[in-house]
Amino acid sequence: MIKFVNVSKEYKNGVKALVNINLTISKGEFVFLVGPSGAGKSTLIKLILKEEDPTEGRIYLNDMDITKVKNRRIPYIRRNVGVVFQDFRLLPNKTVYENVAFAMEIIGAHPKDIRRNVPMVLSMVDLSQKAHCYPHELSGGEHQRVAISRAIVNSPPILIADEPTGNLDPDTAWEIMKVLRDINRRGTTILMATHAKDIVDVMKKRVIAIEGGRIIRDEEKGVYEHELSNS
Ligand SMILES: Nc1ncnc2c1ncn2[C@@H]1O[C@H](COP(=O)(O)OP(=O)(O)OP(=O)(O)O)[C@@H](O)[C@H]1O
Repeated sequence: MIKFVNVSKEYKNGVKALVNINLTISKGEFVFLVGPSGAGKSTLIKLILKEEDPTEGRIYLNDMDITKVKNRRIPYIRRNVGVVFQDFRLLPNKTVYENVAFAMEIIGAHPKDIRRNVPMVLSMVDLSQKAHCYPHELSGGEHQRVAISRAIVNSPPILIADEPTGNLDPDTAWEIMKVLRDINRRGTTILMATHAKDIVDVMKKRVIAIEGGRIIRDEEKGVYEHELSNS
């Protein structure tokens, strides 16, 4: 589903953000990506989204080698990968419904499918009542639920979340985690970068830890940090 083979990324300023990453994430997995600030988590995500290109190595999405594809944000990636960010990134002048519908419009979806799918995903995240609200009328948790709806409305097999709970209070963060867990149970592969130790430790999912651009740990039912949990 997602495969990195000997992937390295050196930025133009000489920073080696990722060093020889080998990684396979299979269909249906829920994977936490952890590591200190500057470890390379966002860089790894940017490579999957093709917002950056690797300096060395190959990246495969399903069986497609995306390292070979030239243009950025290619439609293939848009169809296969949904993304959720810490800062939500909703369009302020569009309603909740319009924000989600927009994600379908840009891939050229049929209006009939838009009218069917948007209410369906809004109901999944319990936001049907807020469909006609604007982003400034929403709480942080509601913002993030809209962003998640937008990310999954085209039914991508992969959902990437870059610190999706970073701006939320603990209760709201757990609400969002329940939504992500439900989406994963319906078959979507999830890769989530996070600093939320409590969430990682409770969820008992696969944990990939990176530090200094290298994978230092990859465990099924892992924890955030061994050093702390053992002390
Ligand atoms: N566009 C860029 N140009 C040059 N260096 C960069 C660029 N983006 C990131 N870096 C550097 O690459 C390294 C990895 O950064 P990255 O953002 O991937 O870390 P991170 O693990 O996501 O950190 P955080 O948890 O703080 O978000 C850092 O040293 C960072 O300064």
